[in-house]
Amino acid sequence: MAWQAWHMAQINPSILSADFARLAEEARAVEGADWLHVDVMDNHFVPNLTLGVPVVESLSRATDTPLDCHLMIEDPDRWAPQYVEAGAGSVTFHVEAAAAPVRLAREIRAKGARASMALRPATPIEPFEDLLPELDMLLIMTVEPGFGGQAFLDVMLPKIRRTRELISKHGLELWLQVDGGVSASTIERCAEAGADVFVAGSAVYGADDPAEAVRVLRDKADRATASAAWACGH
Ligand SMILES: O=C(CO)[C@H](O)[C@H](O)COP(=O)(O)O
Repeated sequence: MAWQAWHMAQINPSILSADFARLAEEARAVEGADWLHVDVMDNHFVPNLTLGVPVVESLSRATDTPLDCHLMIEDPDRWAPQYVEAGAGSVTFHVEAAAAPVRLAREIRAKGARASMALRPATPIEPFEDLLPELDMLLIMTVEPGFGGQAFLDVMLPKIRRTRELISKHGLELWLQVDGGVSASTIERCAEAGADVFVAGSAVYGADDPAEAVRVLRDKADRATASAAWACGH
C-alpha cells in the first residue's frame, strides 16, 4: 500500500451546507481547506436545485481555495466544460448521466482541470475499471445525492476498499473521494477503507469554528490512514 506513504488527507468543505446569502464570506471561512466543494444540482438528476455557472465564476474570484465542482446534473457532456471555463480546478460528472465519459474526462483535462467521475451508491465500480486511467479522481457517494445532512451509508465501505485495491492494482495516482455523511465519527472508517479526499458539509459549516473543524477532520483521517498502513506492515 505505497499510496498511504505519500498521501495526506484532503478536506473539501461542501458549500451546500453554507449560507447561500453569504457565499463569499462562507468560502473564506474555510481557507486552509484543500478545495471548496461546490454542489451543482439541476432538479432533474437529483430532486434539488442549487447553483450554476455564474455563481461558480463569482466564487472563483472570491476565494483562493480551488473549486471542486460536483455536477449532479443531466447532460454533463454539455455543461462540464463550462464549469472549467468558469474557474473550477476539478470537475466531477456522474457516470450515470454522462453519454461519453471518456470523451468528457479528456475534454475536462484538455481544458486544464482535474477530471473526476462520481458513482451513486447503487452503481458498482467494477464495470468502470478500464476508465480509471482517464481520471484524476473517483467520487464514491456515501449518501444518495441531493441533500446535505444525511446519515453516512456504512454499506459503501466495501466499495471504497475495492476501489482502492483497483487503483493500487493499476498503479494509478488517482484520488479517491467520499461525499455524504462524512463527520468526525465516520471519517476514520472512510480513511481506513482507502479514501483520501473527504467532502464534509454539515460537519464543517454546522461547527462553531469551520476552519477548526477542517483541521480536526484532517487530523483524524491522517491518523486513521497511518494506522491502517501500520497494520498492513507498510
Ligand atoms: O453531494 C452532496 C449531497 O448530494 C453533499 O456534498 C453532501 O451531502 C455533503 O453534505 P453532508 O456532509 O452534510 O452530508
